Amino acid sequence: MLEQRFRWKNKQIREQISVLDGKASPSILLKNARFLHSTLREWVVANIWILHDRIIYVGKELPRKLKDCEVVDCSEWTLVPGYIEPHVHPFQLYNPQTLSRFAAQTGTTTLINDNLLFFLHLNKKKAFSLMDQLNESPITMYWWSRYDAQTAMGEEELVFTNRDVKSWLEHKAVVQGGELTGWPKLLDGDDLMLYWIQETKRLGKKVEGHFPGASEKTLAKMKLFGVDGDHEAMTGEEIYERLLHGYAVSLRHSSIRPDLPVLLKEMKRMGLTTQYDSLMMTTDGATPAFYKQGMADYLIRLALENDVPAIDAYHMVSYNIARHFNLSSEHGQIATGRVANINFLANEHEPTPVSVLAKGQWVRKAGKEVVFADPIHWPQYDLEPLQLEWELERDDLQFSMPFGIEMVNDVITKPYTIGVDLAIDPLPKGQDESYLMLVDRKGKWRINTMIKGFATSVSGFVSSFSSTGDIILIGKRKEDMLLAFKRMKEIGGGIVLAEEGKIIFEMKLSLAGLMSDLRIEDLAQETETLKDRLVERGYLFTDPIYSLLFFSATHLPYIRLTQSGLYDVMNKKVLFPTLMR
Ligand SMILES: Nc1ncnc2[nH]cnc12
Repeated sequence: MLEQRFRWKNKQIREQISVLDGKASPSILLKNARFLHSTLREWVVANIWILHDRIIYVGKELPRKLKDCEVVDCSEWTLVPGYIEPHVHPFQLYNPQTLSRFAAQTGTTTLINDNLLFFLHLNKKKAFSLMDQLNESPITMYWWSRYDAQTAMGEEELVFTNRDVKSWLEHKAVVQGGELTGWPKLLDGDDLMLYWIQETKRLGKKVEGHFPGASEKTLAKMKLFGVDGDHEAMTGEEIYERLLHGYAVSLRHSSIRPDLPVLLKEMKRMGLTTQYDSLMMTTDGATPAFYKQGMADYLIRLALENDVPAIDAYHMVSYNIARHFNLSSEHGQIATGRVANINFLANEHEPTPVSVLAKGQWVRKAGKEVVFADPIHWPQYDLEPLQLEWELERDDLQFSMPFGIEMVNDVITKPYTIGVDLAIDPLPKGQDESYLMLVDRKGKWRINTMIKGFATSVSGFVSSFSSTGDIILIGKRKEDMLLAFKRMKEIGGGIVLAEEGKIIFEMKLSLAGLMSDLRIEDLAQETETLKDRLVERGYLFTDPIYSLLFFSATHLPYIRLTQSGLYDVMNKKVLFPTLMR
C-alpha cells in the first residue's frame, strides 16, 4: 500500500491557512521561544504557532485570534526538535508501546523500528493494523522491513516471500529496507535479495547495512548494491571507512556495545570533527536497564561531554536523521509545516526535557508524565500469553554431541570439544559447562548440545524469549530444567530460573512469550534481578538478554543453535540437524 496522499488533508490545510489569515485560532502558542532552528543552524527567538499536530508558523508575528488557545510563555526555556531514534529493536523484553511511552518521557518522540518480530510472528494484516494503532498515539512509529531472518530457518523462503517483503516495503510507515544481516547471501549471488534492495530504492526508501568488521572491499561492494547507512562501526577508522564510501553512519551506544564515548574520542584524534552532518546516534535496541540513563537525551549528553558542538549533538538525533530518511518536510526541526514534536529544555546543556510536545500534545509537562496511550488489546493482534500444547519429557534431555558452543563474550560463540562426562546429572558445579537445548515452540523438534562459559552453577534456566520464539533451556540439573520449563509454560511464557526444586526467579512475558507489558522502569528492575541471579551463579558477561536473543543469530560468528540445527556460520553449514521429537 503506497501512501496516496499528503499527511494533512485539504480541509486541514485550509484550517491551517485560516489561522494565518487571522480567521481562526491556533491550539497552542509558544511565545518568546528560544529554539534551535536547524536550517539556519542557529538559536533563534520567535513565536511558534501550533494547530493540532502541526507547526503552522514560526516568526515574529502573533496570531490575531486566541480563542481556546493555550499560550505558553517560553522565555525561560530552550526548545529543540523532538528526538528521533533511527535504529530501534522494539522487542528487547519491552514492546513497541511500552518502549515508546518511556522514550517520550526522555524526549524521543519518533522511533524507526525493526519489523522482525512482527514479520516472523504476526500475520501481515494484523501487523499492519497494529502499526496503525501504535501510530494513533502522539508518538510517531516508522519501521524497517527485513530481507532475511538472521538465522537458519527451516523454510525461510516460505516466510520471506516476495509478496510479503514487497508489501512491507511499500507500506507507508516503512522507511527503509534491512538491516542487511544476510549480506553474505547477497554477495553469494542471491538476486531476490538484490531485487528487494532495488525495489526499496525505487520506492525512495533507504537501505540499512549490518557490517561489523567488514573489509573496505565489502563496504564498497555493499555501496554498489545500494546500501545507504550502517550502524556497526566500532572504531574511528571504521567510521572513516564508512564515510569514505559515502555511508550515513549511526554511532552506537547500546547495552552490548556502549561505544559512543570511544567513537567520539577516536574521531577527535583523527580530526573527524566536521563530518557530523553525515552522522546519527542510536541505542540500537538496548535492554531495559540500560535506558535508566535515558535514550537520545543520554546520547546528546555524551556527545556534549566529548566536545561535540551543541547544534551538531542535537542534529545527530533529529535533523540529520530526518534528512537521511527523506522525512525532513515533516520531522527533525522546529519550522513551519513540521509535525509539532518539541522538547522544552532548561538550557541546551541539559538535553533531558522538562516538557515534551508530541504531535502537538503534551506527553510530559513541567517534569511530570502526561498519560496518553490507549491500552492496546494485544489478543486482537494474536499477542496473547503463550499456550504450549505439548510437554517436555525427561527423555528429551539426552545429551551426546561431541562438541558444543563456547561463549567468547555476550554474543560471540565458537565451537569447543566437550570435556565433561555427559552421563552425569547433575553436572558438577564450579566448572563452566552446562546442558543447552533449543526446542521448537510447537514441540516438533529439538537440538541438544552443551554450552561452555554461560555459567558455573545455573541449575535450570528456561526462556521463551529468543529471536525465533523457540524455547531455550540451559542448566546443570535436568530436574531443575524440567521444573523451569513447566513454570515457564504455566505463566504463559517468560524467563524462569529453578534451583534445587524451587523457582528462584520468573519474568512473565505475556505477549506471546516474547515481550512484557510491564513499564520499562519495572522491567528494568526485573532484568537487573535476573542478571544478579545469573552473575551469582557464574554468568560472566554483561547482557544475558542478548545472549538469549543471539544464540540463534547467524549474523554473528561462529556457531549457532538454529531451527535447522547446530550451525557453522562461516561455512553456512548445518553441522547437526535438529531431531524430531
Ligand atoms: N540485529 C539485531 N536483531 C535484533 N535485535 C538486535 N539488537 C541489536 N542488533 C539486533
